[in-house]
Amino acid sequence: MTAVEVAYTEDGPAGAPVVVLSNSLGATRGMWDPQVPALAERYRVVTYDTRGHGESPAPAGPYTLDDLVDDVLALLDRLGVRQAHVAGLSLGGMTAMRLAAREPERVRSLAVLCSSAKADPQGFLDRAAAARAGGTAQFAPTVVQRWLTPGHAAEHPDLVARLAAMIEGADDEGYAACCEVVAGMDLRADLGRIAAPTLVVSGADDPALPPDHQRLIADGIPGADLLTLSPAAHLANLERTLETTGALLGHLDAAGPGRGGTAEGAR
Ligand SMILES: O=C(O)CC1=CCC(=O)O1
Repeated sequence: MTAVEVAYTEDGPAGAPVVVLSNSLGATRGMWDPQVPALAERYRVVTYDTRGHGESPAPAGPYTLDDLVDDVLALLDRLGVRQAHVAGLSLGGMTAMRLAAREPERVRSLAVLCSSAKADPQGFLDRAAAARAGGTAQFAPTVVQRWLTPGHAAEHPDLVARLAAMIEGADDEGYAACCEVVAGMDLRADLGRIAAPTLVVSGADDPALPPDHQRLIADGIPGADLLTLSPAAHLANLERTLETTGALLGHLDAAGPGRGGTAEGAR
């Protein structure tokens, strides 16, 4: 499938090293709001909505994980960025891992949060069918229950409402097609090919993709570091905001600026 022009936001100094942040299934680029201001003090931060989500186009499915990777590469090309730090949570982490394995020259460093190299497909296939039959709004409250620990959700009803609205706002077909990407994805053979310095972040209380998924990723990527945040459910970056931001900044700074320049001829 042809790459789509995803919706994106840029923050930070124009000439700074680029960090691309990729959202989870059902969320939008707004999920990175707690991280963006601090990262943008010294990085050019690019957040974008995965196709089918937020303000991005939602072409008819099926999609493949490589389609989602092609969308990121097309965005980097549009921005004239040859090499970027890439971070993603859950589906965003799957996109980031596949990008790092497929196009190592384009990835200065990799951060994978609350993701998986191989997820149990049935729940995602069921959710895809439900999204097509009755829309995403019907299960938004259930999904958000997995994104935050009960205590954090009780203390932040405004955040719960905002996250549910993100899921409800996703395109039903686009969301379903992304569920099927997760169901069909198997990155286990890719992990050993990833050469970028990698940080893996786990939510200790993540009921969606528990810590054993993150351990498998960290064990498979040469030299990867693993950080477990607690208490934290699936959207650990929203619950442990400062720790996530600090860990990302430490990781990016340690990886160094990489190669800038234009994307011309990089692919
Ligand atoms: O939506 C969920 O339940 C958890 C999830 C799996 C892949 C993803 O991006 O989110």
